[in-house]
Amino acid sequence: QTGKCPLSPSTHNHQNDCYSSRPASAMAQSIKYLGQEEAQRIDEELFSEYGFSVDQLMELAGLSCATAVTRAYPLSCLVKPKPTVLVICGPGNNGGDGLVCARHLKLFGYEPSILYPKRPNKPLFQGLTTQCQKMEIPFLTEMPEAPVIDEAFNLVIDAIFGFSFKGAVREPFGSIIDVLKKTTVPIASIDIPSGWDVEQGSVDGLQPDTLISLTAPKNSATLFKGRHHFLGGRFVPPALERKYQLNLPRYPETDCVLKL
Ligand SMILES: NC(=O)C1=CN([C@@H]2O[C@H](COP(=O)(O)OP(=O)(O)OC[C@H]3O[C@@H](n4cnc5c(N)ncnc54)[C@H](O)[C@@H]3O)[C@@H](O)[C@H]2O)[C@@H](O)CC1
Ligand SMILES: [K+]
Repeated sequence: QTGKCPLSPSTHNHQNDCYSSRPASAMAQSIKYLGQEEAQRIDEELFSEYGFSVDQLMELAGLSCATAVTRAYPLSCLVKPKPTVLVICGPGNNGGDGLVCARHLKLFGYEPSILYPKRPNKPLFQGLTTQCQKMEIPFLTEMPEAPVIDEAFNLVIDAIFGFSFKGAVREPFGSIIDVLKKTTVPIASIDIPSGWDVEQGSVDGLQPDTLISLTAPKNSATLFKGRHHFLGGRFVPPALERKYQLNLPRYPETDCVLKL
């Protein structure tokens, strides 16, 4: 790693002084952490009351995630000869965020590969899949073993489950998460580390290096022990923020992501 990489505690990965001079702890203290039902209610309201469509918010969420990856793992700091990233997408909207994230990562100069084992039969996800294929992003046909991932990829994006996850993990995702627990490359989880209870977390679950909370962090994010916690999804209308007392920190300038 070079001194310019975010691994170094003495450096920050953003050039703007306004951004870096605001104490992260002050911002993180006031922000609200959401329970599962509250997160789902906010999601529902964004569509029903505020007129958003799923694909709109998914695009902004996925762009936030790709941008967060560029901050935590800049191209110049990757350790493998090629800027490879494995993006694992689950069966719901969290998986959709992963597809959008992969597409933006490709545009940003990374080399993503996607594992997408359970594909919903809906135009939204079919479109996102086609877009990735047309972007020449390879889709893997099976989950590689942990040593293969460690050898081939700089990091893994976990877009398996988000705030609607409940109960014990069903296959094929149980085996996939077990492999991820054995890998040593950093994992960046979108919204929630997959397999974690949305509110209680998981004692022996994934331990991602990066968490990108969307809209607002969920309760389990208080248990996140990794190095980078970002907030993304800069689309919350002020009335919705007031209603749920989200106390969101101000995003700097035009940024779509913010380090908590
Ligand atoms: N309002 C927001 O903040 C937004 C949320 N978005 C994303 O949407 C996510 C929520 O999406 P969804 O509500 O579709 O749900 P998820 O993507 O969290 O997961 C739902 C899917 O997982 C399956 N599943 C649930 N529990 C399981 C288990 N124990 N084992 C195996 N499969 C299981 C369900 O059958 C369903 O197919 C958020 O976490 C976020 O990533 C963004 O796309 C857009 C904006
Ligand atoms: K996830």
